[in-house]
Amino acid sequence: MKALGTLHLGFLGAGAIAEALIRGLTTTGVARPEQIHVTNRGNRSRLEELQLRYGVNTYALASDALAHVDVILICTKPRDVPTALTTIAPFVPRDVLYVSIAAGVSIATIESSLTTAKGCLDRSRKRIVRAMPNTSSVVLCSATGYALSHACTPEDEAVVRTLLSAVGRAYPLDESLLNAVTGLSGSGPAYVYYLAEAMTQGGIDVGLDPHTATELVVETLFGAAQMLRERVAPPTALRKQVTSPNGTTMAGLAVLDAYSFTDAVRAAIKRATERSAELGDEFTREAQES
Ligand SMILES: NC(=O)C1=CN([C@@H]2O[C@H](COP(=O)(O)OP(=O)(O)OC[C@H]3O[C@@H](n4cnc5c(N)ncnc54)[C@H](OP(=O)(O)O)[C@@H]3O)[C@@H](O)[C@H]2O)C=CC1
Ligand SMILES: O=C(O)[C@@H]1CCC=N1
Repeated sequence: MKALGTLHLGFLGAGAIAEALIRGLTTTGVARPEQIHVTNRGNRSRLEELQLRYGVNTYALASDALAHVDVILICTKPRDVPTALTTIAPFVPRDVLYVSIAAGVSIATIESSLTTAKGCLDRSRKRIVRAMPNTSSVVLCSATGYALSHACTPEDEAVVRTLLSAVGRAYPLDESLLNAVTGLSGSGPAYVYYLAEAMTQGGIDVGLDPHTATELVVETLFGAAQMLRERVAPPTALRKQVTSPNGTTMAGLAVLDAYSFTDAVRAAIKRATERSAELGDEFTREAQES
């Protein structure tokens, strides 16, 4: 895998997704621990944990962590983004590249938080990437969409692709599609886990013990995902291969249809996409008011 060279990375936020990225970067060798600098709002024991686990540099003060980095990864909750950026704007290096993974927060909101912050004299256009990974980053299998601001260079694109590819597969997209990515693949693992929960319960209902039901469900999902990933055939063809005329699968799918399974899944993705846009609007308003 391609390495990030000599670039230094600053993590603003040290939660679950930040850790997944740090693990991916260090285990794949894309970045060395000494190139990674991590800070958070105040949870010192969490920083010690990350330092012990991955050997990365950790700092109580954002100004110590971020004053000399080349890339800042914004890994706070969406609602904390404007405050976090306003705090760091006065001291971050002028030519830094920002990569935000906060759901719903637009490139315009990030730019405005950085350029209108009190004490910040640098009003130049910022190089900003908005990305949406998912929690499968933990096992280096994220499906990540990302978009670059107009000020980004081809070198920035290469850096970001390398960085995000350390935790899975990354797809460049127009920013207008990032809420859709959030609703589909950002939230997507939860839909699959919900299905796994329901299938396990279904197995228990028909007499299997919980352990056996769990094993069968996990291996079934893994095998089906592997078939899809290897493009053995499109999903519809694969489904038809399982479905014998008048057999068990046909009987099961008819029940899913009776409960409007497809409509429910499509409506869930639509609503999650709308919610991502709503989050963005809320934080844009907050950033403008602060
Ligand atoms: N969960 C998911 O599936 C996905 C989440 N995301 C996005 O990832 C982001 C992070 O989520 P997650 O890792 O679950 O969040 P966590 O709550 O686990 O972590 C948030 C981190 O932000 C830190 N923080 C808050 N405010 C500041 C501040 N002002 N300055 C510095 N650090 C600050 C917190 O520090 P402290 O602990 O000290 O308060 C904490 O380390 C969110 O924006 C989310 O939308 C993206 C893709 C998928
Ligand atoms: O639920 C959320 O808001 C985050 C964003 C994508 C996945 N989890």
